[in-house]
Amino acid sequence: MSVGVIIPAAGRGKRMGTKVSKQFLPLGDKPVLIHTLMVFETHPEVDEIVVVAGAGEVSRVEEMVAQYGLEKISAVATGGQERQDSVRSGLEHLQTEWVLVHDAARPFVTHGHITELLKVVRLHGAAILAVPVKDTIKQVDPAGIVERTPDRQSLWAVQTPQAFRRSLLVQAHQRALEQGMTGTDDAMLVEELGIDVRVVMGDYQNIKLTTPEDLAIAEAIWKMRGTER
Ligand SMILES: Nc1ccn([C@@H]2O[C@H](COP(=O)(O)OP(=O)(O)OP(=O)(O)O)[C@@H](O)[C@H]2O)c(=O)n1
Ligand SMILES: C[C@](O)(CO)[C@H](O)COP(=O)(O)O
Repeated sequence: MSVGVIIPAAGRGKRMGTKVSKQFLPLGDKPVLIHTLMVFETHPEVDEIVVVAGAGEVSRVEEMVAQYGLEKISAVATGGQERQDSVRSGLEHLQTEWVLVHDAARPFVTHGHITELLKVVRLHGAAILAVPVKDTIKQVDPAGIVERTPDRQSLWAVQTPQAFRRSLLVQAHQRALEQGMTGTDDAMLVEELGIDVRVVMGDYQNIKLTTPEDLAIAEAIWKMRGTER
């Protein structure tokens, strides 16, 4: 059954603080976005990819796709104000049975994790990559006072790809739109439907480039991986 991927790449990268949006910054020998796209382009189970670009950046992304010969990319859609809007826009361009949503700003996802996620989503309908948190996490009130310390054993740092049966993801986004609900990931919207979302062990290298120090970390990971990109 067909597998499609939505790559939200329409953010401004405000926390990165660079003039160039972070997905277009160079990482080793090519832009961050191309690293990310090539992982899915080369995965044998991925049939189709939709990239979601910022308004005014669609033709730039189309040119990059052509330059690197990325044949699985069926459309470059226009993103929206929030990440959720961009994912919804991408979803309108995909009719595959299964849909993976993966941040353009996460160039280090591996084929192995994508394969494992696909196995689990085919059994359960919704699955995400995540890793156990390493730090103690505290809930803090607006005055900066600790309210509670959740048990660290139950806390996971969520990553992407997040994988869903397409019909489920469409339903989740439609309901969120109707209810005016904005989630920071797609799984949140599916959880709101009362659907169990399975967690698949990810990789601490699958970082999201977000703030400036992440660029140095990304260069180190890129160098560490050597030829196995
Ligand atoms: N309106 C948006 C916002 C984000 N994204 C994408 O969603 C992914 C994760 O979002 P984030 O890391 O928050 O990216 P930005 O929104 O660009 O970062 P910032 O919040 O610092 O501006 C990124 O690949 C980003 O390009 C998107 O497609 N559309
Ligand atoms: C989807 C995500 O990458 C899971 O950790 C994260 O929620 C994206 O958050 P952002 O603020 O849009 O980067």
